[in-house]
Amino acid sequence: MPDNPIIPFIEGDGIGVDITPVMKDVVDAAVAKAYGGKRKITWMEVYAGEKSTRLYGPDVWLPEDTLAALKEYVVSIKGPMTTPVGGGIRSLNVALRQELDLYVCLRPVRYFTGVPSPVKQPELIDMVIFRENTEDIYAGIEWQAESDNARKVIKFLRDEMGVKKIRFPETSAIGIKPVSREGSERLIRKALQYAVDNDRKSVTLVHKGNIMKFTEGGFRDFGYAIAQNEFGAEPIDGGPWCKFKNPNTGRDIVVKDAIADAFLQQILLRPADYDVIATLNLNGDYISDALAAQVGGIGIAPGANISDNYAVFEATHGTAPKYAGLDKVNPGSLILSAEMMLRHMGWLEAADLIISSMERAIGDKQVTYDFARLMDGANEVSCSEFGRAMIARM
Ligand SMILES: NC(=O)C1=CN([C@@H]2O[C@H](COP(=O)(O)OP(=O)(O)OC[C@H]3O[C@@H](n4cnc5c(N)ncnc54)[C@H](OP(=O)(O)O)[C@@H]3O)[C@@H](O)[C@H]2O)C=CC1
Ligand SMILES: O=C(O)CCC(=O)C(=O)O
Ligand SMILES: [Mg+2]
Repeated sequence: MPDNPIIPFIEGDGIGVDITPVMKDVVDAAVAKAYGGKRKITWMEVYAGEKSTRLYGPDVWLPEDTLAALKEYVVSIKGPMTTPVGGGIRSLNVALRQELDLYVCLRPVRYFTGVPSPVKQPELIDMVIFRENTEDIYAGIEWQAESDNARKVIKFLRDEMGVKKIRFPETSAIGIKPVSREGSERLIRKALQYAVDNDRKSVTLVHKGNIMKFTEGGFRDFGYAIAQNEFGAEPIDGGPWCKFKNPNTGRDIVVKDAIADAFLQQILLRPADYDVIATLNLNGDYISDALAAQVGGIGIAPGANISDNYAVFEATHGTAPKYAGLDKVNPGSLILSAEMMLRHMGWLEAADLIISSMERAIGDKQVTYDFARLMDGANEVSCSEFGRAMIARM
């Protein structure tokens, strides 16, 4: 990583216009404070989503220029982008992950002292979600109800595959859920390696494999196999749970699994039992917002999309359209995504400054509306004021 990298950013739709400039200011301040001018980021705006259609033309949502820049500069950051429900364009966020093969969606969930939480002991929550980011029902292979294509697929399923269980064949939409061994293994391998590198206690494979036996159940089985074949895990009490010694620390890492519905209640009732999580795309989407709520909401939940070559950092939340342009929302999620980016770049001092200044701003109760409405004695500040409150505390 050079001392003066060029980092492409996508501003994002909706509240992107509010949070992205604040994120850049906070990062610039942290880098300046940490390195006294020796290191500096040059930000390069690239376009996707609604802003791209204004610049490149009405149908150009994800220009080739943008994909080329994200590849050329390797590390980048993005704001949220809108996806219409029902019809219209398919998710640009998902398209970006597929185009760059960003197969790990990494979403750490930890508690910051002072953040209002709906649970009694939010400090027990310290989980790192590895969400498979390129396949599953998110692959976007589906056909609208009553369309010729849906009818064709249903006919094929009934006539050639012996499928008798489509309850309403005349009016069913059809979606396909591809889950591969390669896709599952590469994601679970990263989760296991993360547990080794970061001295974590366990990796839980979260799935709905009792119902979707070959897709979600397959994910679980691929996970246990890779733990045993590549990390030397041995079954505990006959399996399927297993464990292996962390070669760096000598401590045990337990590999276990949980069925997704039960898992969603366990994370509320017994969060300390869970550590690193490896899961499929849709489960990971649900789990990351549910867990974020337990530590203060998606306004403060960061994330990264990572491949073997590239990394695109992004907030967990969406475009929150009702708040767009109001300078109101919490920029914390994108700022903490940038903190992950700095850590990924090895700029640890600047990353540490972001964490400490956010802790101080929250500790001083200088918080945006989402925290203020749940916090006694809070001073509600705007999105940009929160950024300034952080910078003043670096
Ligand atoms: N990666 C991405 O780019 C993502 C894009 N999206 C897209 O975003 C659009 C809107 O989705 P929607 O389901 O409304 O979800 P959003 O995440 O945009 O917003 C849901 C609610 O979460 C809260 N929230 C979100 N962001 C913040 C923030 N920064 N600070 C404080 N509170 C926040 C608000 O709660 P409250 O109302 O209680 O204040 C908001 O109404 C959709 O088109 C969706 O597809 C969604 C998720 C990820
Ligand atoms: O792409 C979208 O619009 C939604 C994506 C999403 O919810 C997520 O990445 O968590
Ligand atoms: Mg989501």
